[in-house]
Amino acid sequence: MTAVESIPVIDIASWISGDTGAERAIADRVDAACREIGFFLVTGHSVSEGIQRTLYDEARRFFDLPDSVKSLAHDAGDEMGGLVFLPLEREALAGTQGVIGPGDYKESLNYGAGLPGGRWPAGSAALREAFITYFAAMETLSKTMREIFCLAIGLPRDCFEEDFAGHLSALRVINYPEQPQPLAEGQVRAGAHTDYGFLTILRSEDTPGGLQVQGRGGAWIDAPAVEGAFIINIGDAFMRWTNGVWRSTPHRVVNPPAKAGRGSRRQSIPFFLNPRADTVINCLEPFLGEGGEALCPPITYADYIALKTRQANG
Ligand SMILES: O=C(O)CCC(=O)C(=O)O
Ligand SMILES: [Fe+2]
Repeated sequence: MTAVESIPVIDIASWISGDTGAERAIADRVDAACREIGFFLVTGHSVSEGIQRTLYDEARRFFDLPDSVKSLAHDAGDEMGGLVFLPLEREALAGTQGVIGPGDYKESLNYGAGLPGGRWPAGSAALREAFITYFAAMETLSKTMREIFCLAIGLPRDCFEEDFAGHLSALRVINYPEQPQPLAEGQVRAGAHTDYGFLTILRSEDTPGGLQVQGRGGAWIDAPAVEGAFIINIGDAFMRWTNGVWRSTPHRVVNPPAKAGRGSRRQSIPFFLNPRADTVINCLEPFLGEGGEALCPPITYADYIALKTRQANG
């Protein structure tokens, strides 16, 4: 069988409107995408453009502040639902795959209702409001996606719900600025990596230097830019839950061409859906192999993240 080296676009409007006749077809398409490439686009998701635009604009206003002001925002903290600002080159995603190099050429703002962060800076009330509203929209969409997954897998519609009460999801706005020339040797917008958690829902932006996904054959495929669509991908924790059958696929954000100059700035918004800390990730019954075997032993999400962090830091 030849690998399918494309990322499908799946319209979920009829699922959301309660058209039960269309459910099976949607679930089957999601199942195929998760097995083959671990990525798909969703349209018809009902998340208003206004909610997306507001967070995009408020975050952009922050990123446009002078570095001296931005650096007053905290990069850590213990306030629940606080803000975390990671400056340019702080993170190197390829490091999670053991590849050591310069930091990614990006900066980010991070928020999670159940995650610690720093105090919101003075004058950031509108930014905070925008984060909270977008986060709530992602909670609604991810519940729909979980229900679709359950039908796709052949499990009761609510089988994941308890695992996500008190979830540890994170919402991030990333700014990839126009780039100085030359960049540091080996420096990219975001190095190749897989996502750790359950699922990522990404609002992308179609500018030069965008998201690429690694197909089974190893080739890098440009993620399609479809107006109004979210890009969804399976994370490592979900792959483990499915005994490796649904794939957590490497992806990266490449540099724009040197000549791209103005207009190559890119701002993306990933939402990382994670279960609650004490959720046990145990191979789901329909994915047990012929001999009824799970590839990995059960592990709580908290222990799993600790393990991943240890692996990433060598
Ligand atoms: O900005 C993007 O398009 C993707 C970012 C990403 O993969 C990540 O932050 O995990
Ligand atoms: Fe990612």
